[in-house]
Amino acid sequence: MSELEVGGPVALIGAGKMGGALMDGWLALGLPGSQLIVRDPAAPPEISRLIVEHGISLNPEIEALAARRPRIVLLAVKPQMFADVLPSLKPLVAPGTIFVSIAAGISLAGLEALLGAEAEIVRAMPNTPSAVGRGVTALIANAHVDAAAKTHVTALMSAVGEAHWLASEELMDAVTALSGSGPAYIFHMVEAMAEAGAKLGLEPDMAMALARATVAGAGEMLHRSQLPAAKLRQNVTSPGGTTEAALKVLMGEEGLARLMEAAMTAARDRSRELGN
Ligand SMILES: NC(=O)C1=CN([C@@H]2O[C@H](COP(=O)(O)OP(=O)(O)OC[C@H]3O[C@@H](n4cnc5c(N)ncnc54)[C@H](OP(=O)(O)O)[C@@H]3O)[C@@H](O)[C@H]2O)C=CC1
Ligand SMILES: O=C(O)[C@@H]1CCC=N1
Repeated sequence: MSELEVGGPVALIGAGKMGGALMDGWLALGLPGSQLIVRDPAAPPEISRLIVEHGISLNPEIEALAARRPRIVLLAVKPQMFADVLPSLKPLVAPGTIFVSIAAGISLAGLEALLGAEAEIVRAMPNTPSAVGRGVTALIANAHVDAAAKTHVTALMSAVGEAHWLASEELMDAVTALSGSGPAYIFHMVEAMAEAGAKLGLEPDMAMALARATVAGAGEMLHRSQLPAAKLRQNVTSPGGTTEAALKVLMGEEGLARLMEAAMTAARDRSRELGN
């Protein structure tokens, strides 16, 4: 990834779990550290290491940051902090600077209220696999974001995975429930599989190793194969065999589909609440 593809420096406001995952992914894919600027009063140790290693500018004064004319300012603090943090970033509002908020719940209108109605703003919902170049991000822009700006935001986010522009902002809460939070559901599935394996008599470490490898392998098949998930599932399911016995439980009336719908509805509702 070069400066040209993103159109200028990228300022990251908040280098925690998600901001750090994005930064990790961008650096691994070749964004030069000289093109990144980070503001975070206490970045986690692993991120601080990357900042030093890549010579990234850390916590410049707001005027010095404005003078760098960042092309993209990526807002990655907790949604609950936006009202405190965003007004201090107003000196960065300028034609050609795009604010990309990854906060769950906070609407474009809410962001405009904090940054000013003239600000160029994109809402994005990435996920943590961005750290390994396998993220997926959904995007929606306000009226000030032109085609060139969308191209630059797409370049930045698709550098760490897939990027999809949404037709309507309303969909962002559902996206957050699915792909934003989704990696956690899969990691929990690994925990649940390992725990069940241990209850069936495996050593806990062995159960965890098998569970991790199984989910990682299945994920890689989903990534590489054009086959629908249902077909990949059927390919494991020998008639009258063990998988069929398990799926009778998982796919039963009280099974995973119902549980997933309830879980994702709770996430969608929480995303809505965070915006209020
Ligand atoms: N985690 C995820 O998988 C995803 C998160 N998001 C969104 O990303 C955002 C960040 O979430 P997450 O990374 O999990 O949270 P974290 O708390 O890990 O990251 C936020 C970071 O911002 C720092 N920070 C606090 N105050 C400031 C400030 N004034 N200026 C700059 N940085 C500051 C925090 O420091 P300190 O810890 O010292 O307060 C922390 O390092 C949220 O809005 C969330 O909705 C979106 C998609 C996925
Ligand atoms: O849990 C959260 O609120 C954030 C948003 C999506 C993933 N993590």
